[in-house]
Amino acid sequence: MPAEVSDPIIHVRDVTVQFGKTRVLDGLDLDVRRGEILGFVGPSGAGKSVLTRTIIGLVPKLSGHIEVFGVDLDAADRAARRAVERRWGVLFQQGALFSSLTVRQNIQFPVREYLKLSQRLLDEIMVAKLVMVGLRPDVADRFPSELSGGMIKRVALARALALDPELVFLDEPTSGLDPIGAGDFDELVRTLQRTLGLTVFMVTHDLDSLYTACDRIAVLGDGKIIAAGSMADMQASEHPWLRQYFHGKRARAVMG
Ligand SMILES: Nc1ncnc2c1ncn2[C@@H]1O[C@H](COP(=O)(O)OP(=O)(O)OP(=O)(O)O)[C@@H](O)[C@H]1O
Repeated sequence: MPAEVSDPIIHVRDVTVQFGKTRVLDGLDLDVRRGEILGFVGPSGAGKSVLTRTIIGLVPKLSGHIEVFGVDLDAADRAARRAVERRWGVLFQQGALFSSLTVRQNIQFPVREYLKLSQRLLDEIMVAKLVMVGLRPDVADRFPSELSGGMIKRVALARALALDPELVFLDEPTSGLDPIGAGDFDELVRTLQRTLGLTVFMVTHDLDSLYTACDRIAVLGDGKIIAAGSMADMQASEHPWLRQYFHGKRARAVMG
């Protein structure tokens, strides 16, 4: 069991998720602390996206208990669920913008789902979010196919921030970006976390991101959290996967 954290934003206990006979998460425990950027790593196919989707209620669990903002979403009624959902934003893997909608429509999509606002106000929110992620308002009427990979990630982040969330889930936000683009994106996430007081749950394979952006790292393996702590804790671990990951060739290039 992880050390108890006072006032965790996300509290996961003994969670098991299974698809058919395949058990992906197996009695997993995890706490995410208020205001931190938690980097979530582990081998490909280990279940990082599955855990993310389980926390936000898109994947049913076989057993276990999850609270977000102190609310058990399984026990909550529809109104209470929606109230919690409004407090988080999600950037899914590959950016996942709606390809048939413009940047404006993509960013306004979650706002329309939860709030009834005039088009003028929706446009003001959209422009504010674009500026927040470092994009010019004149991209508003472009379609995703007319954007670079880095711009798509930024628009997806703007959409995740559209409802002024306290918590954001980022699933491999820098995948597919070149190292400079990825570095810029990490810096943006760090700046937003500091200025907006966000809590960030970030699935990543990117050692640079773990090193520069994350306050804490949790590692998934065999359906459980096999390590959680600082980068120094990860580097000191004797676990074979951690040794390979945090001391491999790529790690030496990043961390010197
Ligand atoms: N809806 C589903 N139905 C059946 N199996 C699924 C489903 N979703 C995920 N899985 C399986 O669960 C396992 C974990 O997948 P997941 O995408 O969470 O891995 P991951 O750790 O995020 O991997 P990667 O780092 O490659 O993105 C995989 O074997 C995947 O095939």
